[in-house]
Amino acid sequence: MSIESTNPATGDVVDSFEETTDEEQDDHLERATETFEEWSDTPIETRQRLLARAADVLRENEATYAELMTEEMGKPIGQAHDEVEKCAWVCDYYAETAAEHLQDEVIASDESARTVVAYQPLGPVLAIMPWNFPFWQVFRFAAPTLAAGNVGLLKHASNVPGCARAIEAVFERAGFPEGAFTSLLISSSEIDAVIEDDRISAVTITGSDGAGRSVAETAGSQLKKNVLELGGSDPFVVLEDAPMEQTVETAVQARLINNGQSCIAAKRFIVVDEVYDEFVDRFTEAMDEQVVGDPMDEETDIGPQAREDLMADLHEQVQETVDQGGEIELGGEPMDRDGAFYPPTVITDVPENAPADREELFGPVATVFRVPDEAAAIEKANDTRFGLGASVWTENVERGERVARQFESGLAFVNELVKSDPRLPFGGVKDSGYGRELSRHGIREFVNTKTIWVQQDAGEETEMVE
Ligand SMILES: O=CCCC(=O)O
Repeated sequence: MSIESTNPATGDVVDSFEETTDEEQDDHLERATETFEEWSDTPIETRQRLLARAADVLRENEATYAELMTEEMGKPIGQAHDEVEKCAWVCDYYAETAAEHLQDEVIASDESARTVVAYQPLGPVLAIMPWNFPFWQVFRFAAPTLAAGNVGLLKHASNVPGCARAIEAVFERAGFPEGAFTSLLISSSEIDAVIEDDRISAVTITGSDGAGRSVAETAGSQLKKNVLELGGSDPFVVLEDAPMEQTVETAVQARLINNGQSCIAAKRFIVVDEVYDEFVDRFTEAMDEQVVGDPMDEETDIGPQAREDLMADLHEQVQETVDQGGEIELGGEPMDRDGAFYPPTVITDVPENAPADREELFGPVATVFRVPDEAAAIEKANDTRFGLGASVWTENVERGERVARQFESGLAFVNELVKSDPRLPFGGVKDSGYGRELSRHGIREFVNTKTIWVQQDAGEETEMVE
């Protein structure tokens, strides 16, 4: 069987790859287990050095990797370049900090006993990754996981097989041992069997909450550690004292980044009554100014949706919302051209429980809600089953921080775009999942946090303490 990748801007086949056979999969799992024995014993400084080398390989081949991403899933080329650079950054970050994050913690040390917490790798970790940031999501997992002494296996989204292979090659070229990072070109129906395999120690998924539930169920039945990085319906709260020009500019960017296909894109714009009309007018105008077109063109702001079927799902959510009373201010229909192009869309008057209120809209569609005041804005922001990111816009930073602390989310930003950063923990609450990626929190997800107690005075007579 072969897997084809298709350019969503043109419908042309980009490339075709042979699926991993059962026999090859078994060999990869065996090799991963063997490599783990050697890799986990390799000094962390060596592992860090190879990660720094992976950053070099990424930078040396930035244009090739960026073009591959854009061809396979339609990301604007400028953003694809930024993504490669961000992958190099996360490799550099752990190349510099892994040892510090994982160094033993001495809890007590005296004549009678020494107690230490040590962080030891778990084994082969399976990563199930999505197509939206086809390099970044993988490196965000791989850099800390490999630095900690684990080995990684990747089941990437089926529309980005070229990216999956290219990432595997980055680690090979950087000098990682064979089996340290392997890409399995398998279908989703085979994931459960891999998670259940005794040679897999843990699993992480970035994807929809439905996929997360299924992975967690299988991993849970095997008592395997899992990290779930799932969807979001991030609120973007605009208070009456928001700096309007900067707020509108960032609102557009926050909604449209990656053609609107980001888990931390702002999806629900919640605006207090006093500035609602001004915000809707300025935001709609700015959304309308965005250039939709060929993602390979540097001038393009928004390329195609990653697949035709995903665009059809998005449009169904929009139509259902309109049928229930939502008002289209801009866009709202697939574009009349070849490729999976959906225009920037703004919907107001969204009724409670309409798809655009309750579900994640993974595309360039913004919903704007009118609320009377700050308290109602916070209530609306939290009135969702998701809890990934959130932001608030106000001239008063103390007020902003007070509001940010009340968001039910894993990430809360004041007067700034919600974004991931290697130095900061990334993850959600509620249906957005659990566990954290990045920073020292991320590198400690796939380790055995081991208590070591060394009794120093063994053999000496000790007084019993009740
Ligand atoms: O899709 C979610 C991840 C986006 C990011 O890390 O910037």
